[in-house]
Amino acid sequence: MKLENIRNFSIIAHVDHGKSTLSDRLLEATGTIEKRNMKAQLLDRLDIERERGITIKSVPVRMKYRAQDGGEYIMNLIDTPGHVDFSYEVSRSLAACEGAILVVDAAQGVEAQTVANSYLATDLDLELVPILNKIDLPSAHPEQVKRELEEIIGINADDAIPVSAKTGEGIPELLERIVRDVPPPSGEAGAPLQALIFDSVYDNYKGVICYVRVMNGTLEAGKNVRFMATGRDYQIDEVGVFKPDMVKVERLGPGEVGFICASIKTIDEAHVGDTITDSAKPAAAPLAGYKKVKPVVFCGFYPVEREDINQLREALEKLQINDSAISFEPENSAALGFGFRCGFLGLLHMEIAKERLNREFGVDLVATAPNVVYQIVQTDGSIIEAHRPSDFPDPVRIEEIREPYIKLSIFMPEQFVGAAMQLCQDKRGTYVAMDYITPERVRLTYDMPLAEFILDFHDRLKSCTRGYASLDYDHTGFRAANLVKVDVLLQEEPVDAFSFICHADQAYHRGHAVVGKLKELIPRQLFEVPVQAAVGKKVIVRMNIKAVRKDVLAKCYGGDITRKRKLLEKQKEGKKRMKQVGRVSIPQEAFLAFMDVTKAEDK
Ligand SMILES: Nc1nc2c(ncn2[C@@H]2O[C@H](COP(=O)(O)OP(=O)(O)OP(=O)(O)O)[C@@H](O)[C@H]2O)c(=O)[nH]1
Repeated sequence: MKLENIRNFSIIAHVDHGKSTLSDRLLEATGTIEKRNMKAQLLDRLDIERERGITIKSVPVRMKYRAQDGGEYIMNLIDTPGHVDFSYEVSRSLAACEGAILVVDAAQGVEAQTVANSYLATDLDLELVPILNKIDLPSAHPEQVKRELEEIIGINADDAIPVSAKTGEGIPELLERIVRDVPPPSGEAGAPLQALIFDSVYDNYKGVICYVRVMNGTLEAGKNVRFMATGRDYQIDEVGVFKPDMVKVERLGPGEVGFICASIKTIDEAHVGDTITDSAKPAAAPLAGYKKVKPVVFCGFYPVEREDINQLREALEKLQINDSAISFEPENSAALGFGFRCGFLGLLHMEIAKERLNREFGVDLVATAPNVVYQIVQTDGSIIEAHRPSDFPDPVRIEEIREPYIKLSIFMPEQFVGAAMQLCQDKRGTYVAMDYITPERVRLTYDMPLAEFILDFHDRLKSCTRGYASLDYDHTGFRAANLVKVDVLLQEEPVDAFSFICHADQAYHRGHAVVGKLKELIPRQLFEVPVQAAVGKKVIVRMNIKAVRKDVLAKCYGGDITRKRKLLEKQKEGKKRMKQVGRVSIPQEAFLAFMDVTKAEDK
């Protein structure tokens, strides 16, 4: 296939603006999928994607299109996710393309991810083809949305195509526009091989399957290739393309998108972003890879049944192959047994991983409350990273604690600005700016600690703006803050799973909530159990779980007072002894409820 007849593009949009529906229409219009085999959102492969109506993994697909100029074109479409947690998937897919269709819902207008994703695309020098979707809706106001595109994103939206991904209106124009506006790839078949790995999945039979975009040279079965990051060589078993099912082809030339299998066993051998080259004639340098994503939210995953720990490990290993942004390492909790500390890109990412582990791998698990990574400067000048409260050193050795910050942009109708500002203040946010996108819509910018954001910011924003706000954020590094570790003690013994980190001003409030909840949930014992919250050695909250008292006087009919007193004294002695040896058993619900308490603070 000649390079002039190839178009590689992606579709970018804010969540729910209609990317997946638009991809379905393109597949239909190009005859890639026959109408009778079509099911909605064909490219959303995972069950969770269909149910939640969101795209998580990018799926590439190859289409054939005969244009009005008579030429036959190969179009490689790479669908991308819209949620902010998955923006790393977006930039990977974009690196394999020359153009991007920017979908904007003509009824809703430009939203936070419309802006963020357009910037990702323009940073990579992609040609943007703007379209106004959902023009079948009576509430669509395409002219105003065009103005928003011009003012906020700064692109010329005069010829933005009005489309309805639902009815198919405007799809023929869009296909022609892709041929006209998206530049064909460049590259040379004779040059040393350079192919970019933009994604990978694990298959039980074939091992790791790498999704690739060939920049120069050709890939074919039997060829010996080198993965430049690891320096390891493999022989290619199979090359193919996505139609959207995987179909074997003889070779992939420059500009083409497809997959290769080479009996690769683990994901560590095939980094996403790595360059594949010819072992015999290697390229001088690898292609620019992606920026490595770093997990920012951590939580513990523990199997509900302790003996399922190996099953959980295997499931995590497989999931990581499919989603390399997840990290995990073993950890041990006195309360929950053996488990794993896992790192994610955000809360949605964490929830999805938990659900996939359960559905795809059948693992039942308990997740501990999520927390962010803290940087701790110790008195000796050294800096450590704490991924969990138990990584915190003794307070006397701490010079300074730094927490991660984000810059948050919120798009919303003007009437909700007051409520949103109040929420940002409550969440320790610092006001940065407010600008009007249109006379009715506003963009609000705040700096905010990530820890506050991950708790429940999104839910609360949704409820205080009745679902009309959209948001996006960028990590802006670490800042020192007056943070403390709050320990929870049962019978004067700290229980690791209950420790948490918070701002010093909130320590009493949150400590009180947790201790109160535990007091309710832990069943009474034969002896009195103090429940305390402490910062370092200082106890800030104390409540007692009263003992169940056996009525030792029940059998004592009559008798004088000294006899009764003696019995009571004896009981007291017994309890004292019991208190030293007795252990408080903590019911599982207490752990789960604890997570809710740390979430539902300050309401
Ligand atoms: N009326 C109308 N509804 C549409 C149109 N395009 C998409 N929708 C609906 O809008 C909703 C969201 O569409 P999706 O295609 O799932 O959106 P998406 O952008 O892929 O969403 P994510 O995968 O979560 O990023 C669905 O309920 C679609 O049926 C359109 O042209 N007209």
